[in-house]
Amino acid sequence: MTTAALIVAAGRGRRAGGPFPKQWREIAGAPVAEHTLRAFEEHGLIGLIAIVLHPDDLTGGNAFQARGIRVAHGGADRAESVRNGLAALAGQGVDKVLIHDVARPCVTRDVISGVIAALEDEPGAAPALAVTDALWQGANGFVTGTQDRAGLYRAQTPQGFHYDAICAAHAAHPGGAADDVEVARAAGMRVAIVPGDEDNLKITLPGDFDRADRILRARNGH
Ligand SMILES: Nc1ccn([C@@H]2O[C@H](COP(=O)(O)OP(=O)(O)OP(=O)(O)O)[C@@H](O)[C@H]2O)c(=O)n1
Ligand SMILES: C[C@](O)(CO)[C@H](O)COP(=O)(O)O
Repeated sequence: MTTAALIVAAGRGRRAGGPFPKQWREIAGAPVAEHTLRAFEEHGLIGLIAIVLHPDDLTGGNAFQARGIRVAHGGADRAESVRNGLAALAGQGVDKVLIHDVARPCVTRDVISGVIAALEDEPGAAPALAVTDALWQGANGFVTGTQDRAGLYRAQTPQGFHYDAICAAHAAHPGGAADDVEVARAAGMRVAIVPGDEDNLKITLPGDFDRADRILRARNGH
């Protein structure tokens, strides 16, 4: 049986700005998507990779296919892109799948390993970091209240699942989920929390490119 990685890369990166989507912008000597793919290609326990591309980006799909990566068409939202990617993995002997944002190029080997290890015992597992800062509510530039931080986590990807179970969960979900953990839980699946990493940021806003660039250059000794 095979553990697959499903990289969702069909977003437009509107919050990050720039002339083209954030996954194609270069940091630390390569496009964001390339760093993300390499993290999974170089992990010895990942047997198959699929990437989901926006229809405007599909011409770039041939180069991915040439290196053995399956290519799926992006959907109108993240969940639809995930469903298309899961379908592209059907019939390939996949029993576990790690669903990862292309916009998290600094994912570490340890985070990937932690998710895979937890899937030996649980149907779902995902990395997260406990919230350590105090939390406030605010309005119009002033603090209006405080929020208990106990038991709160910052979610990351890759979010890993037993393949058949997450396919069924996505097929049954009405839509609007923030991530695949929400979809899985709606279907009654248990999802274990495994250690995330501060470096596993999602490039979301313009300033995130520099931070990811610094992390990757430091890791590669530049
Ligand atoms: N229709 C969509 C929307 C998002 N994604 C992917 O889901 C992840 C979610 O991260 P996010 O920061 O929300 O990405 P974008 O949708 O690209 O960003 P924005 O919301 O700023 O436009 C990204 O890897 C993105 O490429 C996708 O595959 N298909
Ligand atoms: C899947 C995710 O990365 C978990 O942190 C996140 O939900 C992606 O989308 P968002 O729009 O930035 O919340």
